[in-house]
Amino acid sequence: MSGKIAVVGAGAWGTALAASVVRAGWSCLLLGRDSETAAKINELHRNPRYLGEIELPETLRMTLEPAEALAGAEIVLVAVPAQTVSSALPGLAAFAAPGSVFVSCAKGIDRETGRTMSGLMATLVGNDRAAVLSGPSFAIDVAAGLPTAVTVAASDIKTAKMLAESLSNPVLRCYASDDIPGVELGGALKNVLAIAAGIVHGRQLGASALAALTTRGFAELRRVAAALGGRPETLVGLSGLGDLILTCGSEKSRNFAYGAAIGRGAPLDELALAEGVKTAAMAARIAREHGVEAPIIAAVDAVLDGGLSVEAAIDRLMSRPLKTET
Ligand SMILES: NC(=O)C1=CN([C@@H]2O[C@H](COP(=O)(O)OP(=O)(O)OC[C@H]3O[C@@H](n4cnc5c(N)ncnc54)[C@H](OP(=O)(O)O)[C@@H]3O)[C@@H](O)[C@H]2O)C=CC1
Ligand SMILES: O=C(CO)COP(=O)(O)O
Repeated sequence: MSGKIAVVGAGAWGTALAASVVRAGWSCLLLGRDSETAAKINELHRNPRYLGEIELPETLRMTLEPAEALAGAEIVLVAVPAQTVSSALPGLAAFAAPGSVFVSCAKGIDRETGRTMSGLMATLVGNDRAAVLSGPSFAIDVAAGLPTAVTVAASDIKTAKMLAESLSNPVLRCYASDDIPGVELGGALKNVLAIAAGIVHGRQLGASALAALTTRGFAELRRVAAALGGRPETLVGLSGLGDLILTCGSEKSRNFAYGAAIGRGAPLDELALAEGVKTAAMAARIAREHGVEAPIIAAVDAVLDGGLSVEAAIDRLMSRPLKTET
């Protein structure tokens, strides 16, 4: 590949994606806001604040200047936390090259507006230039060049295929989809369920309980995403089931780790970004508004809100009326 890709957000995911697109042969400018991180990336080829000692490609550069990052970029990967996308984006759109595609790589639902990430992008650059990348992919794995597969969605399948071809490399396999809601809601909702799984793990409720929670959580993820237009076949793919399996089974997931800390009764203040904390209330509200049964999501929301203890949540989930499974 030749040409330029800009990556917005020099945290764990933005840096990993930038390293990945350089491996795919693109020139890449990473846009961040911290000069110390920029110096480490540009001079030492590392981002110790977010990715430890992982070595980054020497040609990867970071800048603090939006105009420099976005000038001439055909693709803009947006990898800042979901709740900051609405404030970060408007200042960038003006610098974007005409026809460039904005790809949300964040997993969440905007709390201010209730919009999805692609929805926020579409308001600025139009539907045909808004896309989503999501799937089971720990930044640390992608940065280290371990084999990974994700889904890239755009409303036009031709754009999705162009992105999948552009972003794939020998260690990152991108599948194309034209189901934007299915792909992005899978990524947003699994974070809420990863917190629930972490609580089960931290409270030492056992492997059987973890399997039950993950499976019944998946049923909720499918119902809530379907209510917003996500297709069932997408939700059993990488960005739905795939990411749920990854993050409901590993303390490498910050959402799982956050839940585990709640389960153990440990302090939460110092923990890294757990997007599901912000998504839980939105997901519970969407379920209520669409009349979708989502007891696990509602329980996570109530526990995070402080209105329900973990014990009471477990009792509530276990004493629900019996029903047929499907
Ligand atoms: N980490 C992962 O494994 C994966 C993460 N994601 C998703 O990617 C998104 C970003 O996560 P991740 O990179 O891990 O988060 P990190 O906490 O590692 O990094 C967040 C980055 O965003 C920057 N940032 C924060 N607020 C703003 C703002 N208002 N304007 C501009 N930049 C801002 C931070 O800047 P500063 O350093 O200056 O504070 C930092 O560089 C999330 O939605 C997450 O769900 C998706 C797949 C994998
Ligand atoms: O989304 C991720 C992997 O696909 C990262 O998960 P966490 O945000 O829970 O760390």
